[in-house]
Amino acid sequence: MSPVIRIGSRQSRLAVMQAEIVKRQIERLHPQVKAEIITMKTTGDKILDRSLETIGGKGLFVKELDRALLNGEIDISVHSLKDMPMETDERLPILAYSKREDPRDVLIVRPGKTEEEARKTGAVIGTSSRRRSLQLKKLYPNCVFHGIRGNVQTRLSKLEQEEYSATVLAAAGLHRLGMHGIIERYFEVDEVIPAAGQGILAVQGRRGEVWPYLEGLDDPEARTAALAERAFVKALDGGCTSPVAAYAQIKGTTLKLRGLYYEEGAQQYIVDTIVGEAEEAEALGEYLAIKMKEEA
Ligand SMILES: NCc1[nH]cc(CCC(=O)O)c1CC(=O)O
Repeated sequence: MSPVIRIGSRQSRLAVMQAEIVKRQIERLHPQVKAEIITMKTTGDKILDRSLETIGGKGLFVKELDRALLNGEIDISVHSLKDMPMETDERLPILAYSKREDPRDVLIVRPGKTEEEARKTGAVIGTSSRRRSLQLKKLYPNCVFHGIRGNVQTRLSKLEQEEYSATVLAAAGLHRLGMHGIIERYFEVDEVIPAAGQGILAVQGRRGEVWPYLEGLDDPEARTAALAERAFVKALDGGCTSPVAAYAQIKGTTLKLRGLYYEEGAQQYIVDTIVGEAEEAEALGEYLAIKMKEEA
């Protein structure tokens, strides 16, 4: 008898591609196992005319899948780690972190345009992420920033139909969709610090269940980076609407974490870096957050 693993995913093309990456890995590592993908629409996918902050934040992308896990309708769920709230349901731990895709943000310009045209005075860059717009203002001081929501496909069609000259997306998503070709520019990780977890997939499951088919799936380097970045964000605020960014690089046993913290009072952000033992990933994240709050 070959066990069938049910993988829950959001319905967007990117989400399904990501679930398929995990499905293929499981089937390659454990050839006796069959995996099937079950998709569902989440509240975050249904409401597109309001900003995420006003409708309840990142949790809206995981709530329905969490419920399906708890009900036993699915066995695991796959999420972009960057879309997962810092506080996850205690009964539903992250069991594995995928090897990290390119963590950088990228610029996509209106078809037929160049970066030069897209950055002209008054040009509109579409992004709903304050993490992105705050950092991009330094690179494109003459542009204005307007919100744009929806999945990757929706945003790209808005770019063609509406008055945006460019938009900014995660390289990881575009790479997974095979859309390298539309990328106009990659921002280095210190030009635009990525969101915590960007480029990493999280495999979530029920606490206490042992899943032999998940063996070999976890990437220790991605896990370590994820722990440092998410500990930083968690220690910075409970509020979750302030812009934050965190990116950890691991070399051997050393971890370097760069964090961005926005001071609501001063209306500006600060960036700082910490270097330490990779084994201490979470403590380093917390320490950097405390240090930056004191500096602010
Ligand atoms: N918020 C949507 C989202 N969540 C994860 C990714 C990209 C994939 C990843 O970061 O792993 C994207 C699209 C984007 O920001 O361009």
